[in-house]
Amino acid sequence: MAEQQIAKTLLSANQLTCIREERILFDELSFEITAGEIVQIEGPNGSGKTSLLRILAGLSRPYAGDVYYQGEDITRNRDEYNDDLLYLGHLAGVKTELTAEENLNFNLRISGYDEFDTRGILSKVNLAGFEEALAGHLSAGQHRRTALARLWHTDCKIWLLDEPFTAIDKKGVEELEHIFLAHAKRGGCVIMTTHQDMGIIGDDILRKISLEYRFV
Ligand SMILES: Nc1ncnc2c1ncn2[C@@H]1O[C@H](COP(=O)(O)OP(=O)(O)OP(=O)(O)O)[C@@H](O)[C@H]1O
Repeated sequence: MAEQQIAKTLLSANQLTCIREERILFDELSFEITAGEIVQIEGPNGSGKTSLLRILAGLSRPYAGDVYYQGEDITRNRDEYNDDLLYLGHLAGVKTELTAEENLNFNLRISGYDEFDTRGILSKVNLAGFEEALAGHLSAGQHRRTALARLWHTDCKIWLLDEPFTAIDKKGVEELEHIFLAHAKRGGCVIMTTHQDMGIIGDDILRKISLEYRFV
């Protein structure tokens, strides 16, 4: 039983403390995330949600504490962790001077994939007809969809998503919720920040990690 529990844990945060500009955002924060979970990091503006997500992704170091992926410190198994990690920041890494299609091709190739149906994926995120449009000329929601398209072609188990619903319309939010559920069902996990309520992923499914705004 104990072994089963350990095997299912994907990500562990151990006593994380984060300090920015002499303000403690959170301290000694610990939690475990298991395969199949969809987790929302919630809290007011400036409470440290993005900072926590970046620490979980290994993009910044905590003041104290560690992050473990499948029981190993992510600073020691960096390559294995990166292979299993899909991080989408709120700027989302879309290059404005490339087309939607070129952006997706580029992002999938640097993630190590060489066979994929770019146009098919773009049509799933409602960008059919916009494949050759420069990302800089797309609407805010279409720009965001260009970044999110990667979720439709990935083997990564850990999805860390900063405000994935920003600028996305109601139907698009529902489509994203479905893909999150499918990913969780396959044994992955989704950890996201969002201020938006979801319609399909209800409180019975969603796990919340709450941060509070702390004064100095
Ligand atoms: N690299 C940094 N250097 C200095 N201060 C930072 C840095 N990153 C974040 N901060 C500060 O830490 C605080 C928390 O920022 P963070 O982006 O994590 O909050 P958030 O909860 O994601 O906010 P929001 O809901 O507005 O996106 C802010 O006051 C921010 O100015």
